[in-house]
Amino acid sequence: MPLSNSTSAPAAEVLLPEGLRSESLPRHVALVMDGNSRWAAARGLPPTDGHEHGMRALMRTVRLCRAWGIRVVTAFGFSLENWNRPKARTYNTLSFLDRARPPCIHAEVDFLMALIERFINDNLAEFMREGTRLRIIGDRSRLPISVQKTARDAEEATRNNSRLDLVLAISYSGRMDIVQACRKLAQKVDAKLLRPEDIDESMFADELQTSCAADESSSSCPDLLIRTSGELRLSNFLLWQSAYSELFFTDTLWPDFGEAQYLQALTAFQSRDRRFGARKHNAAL
Ligand SMILES: CC(C)=CCC/C(C)=C/CC/C(C)=C/COP(=O)(O)OP(=O)(O)O
Repeated sequence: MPLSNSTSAPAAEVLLPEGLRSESLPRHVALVMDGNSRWAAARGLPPTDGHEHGMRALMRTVRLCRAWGIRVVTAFGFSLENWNRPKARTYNTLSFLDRARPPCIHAEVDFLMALIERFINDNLAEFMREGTRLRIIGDRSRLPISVQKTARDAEEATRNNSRLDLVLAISYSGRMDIVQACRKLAQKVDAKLLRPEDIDESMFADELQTSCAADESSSSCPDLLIRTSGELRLSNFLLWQSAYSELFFTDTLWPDFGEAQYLQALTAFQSRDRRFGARKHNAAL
């Protein structure tokens, strides 16, 4: 079975759109893919259709990351809080009858779980061919068993791929990630493997789930965090990791996010002056 022999894709030529400078591109981009339901509602469709189109937008963005030489993309696919969405939502099916759709009851959470599984299965061959390593972060114990297995198998199959790290945050909460990192360090202290005074930021970051995407050439901290749909908040995504991320908010709803919007975000990023709290040497006081 060819998928099990994971190989890294040969270095691909990076063709950047005019105006982007390769030396100051973000290495790690984080995505809050918001606005799927509003996109669907504006078209008289159920939220599930918005998520379906959102999945296509995610794959478009993954391909652009590879084409432009971005090393890591972390996408918020399902938050821990999203479990509180109604498991089954009933929609007025009458509006669908004229479009020859069968009346149905959509279970949004179940649909999203199935969509995540389909996303992985449908794109695994491309991940292998194009050197994409898949990682899942979040509380995977709450995922349906079949999603857990699909995710685990895909992580295993793609683990040696090295062109792009695609990190899907599923059943993820930034606060929970911090809490679980604290627990791990506390256990080490309890077992006398560590003294509290030895704990520093780097040790802490190593215990966060995002450390899976960090290596010598890329950081688990996104350089650029993009949120679509006009909402101006982090919504419990990458709280520790976004301390010095450049934030880019756009009114575009996620399913409409494409090359033009990504280019806009990257151009804005390249115009930012990243100081990380320090003052530039010769900056005027
Ligand atoms: C990982 C993966 C395969 C994802 C593909 C589908 C996708 C983009 C899912 C994001 C899920 C989500 C809750 C989005 C927010 O839209 P919303 O329903 O909150 O929209 P609203 O803000 O308009 O209500």
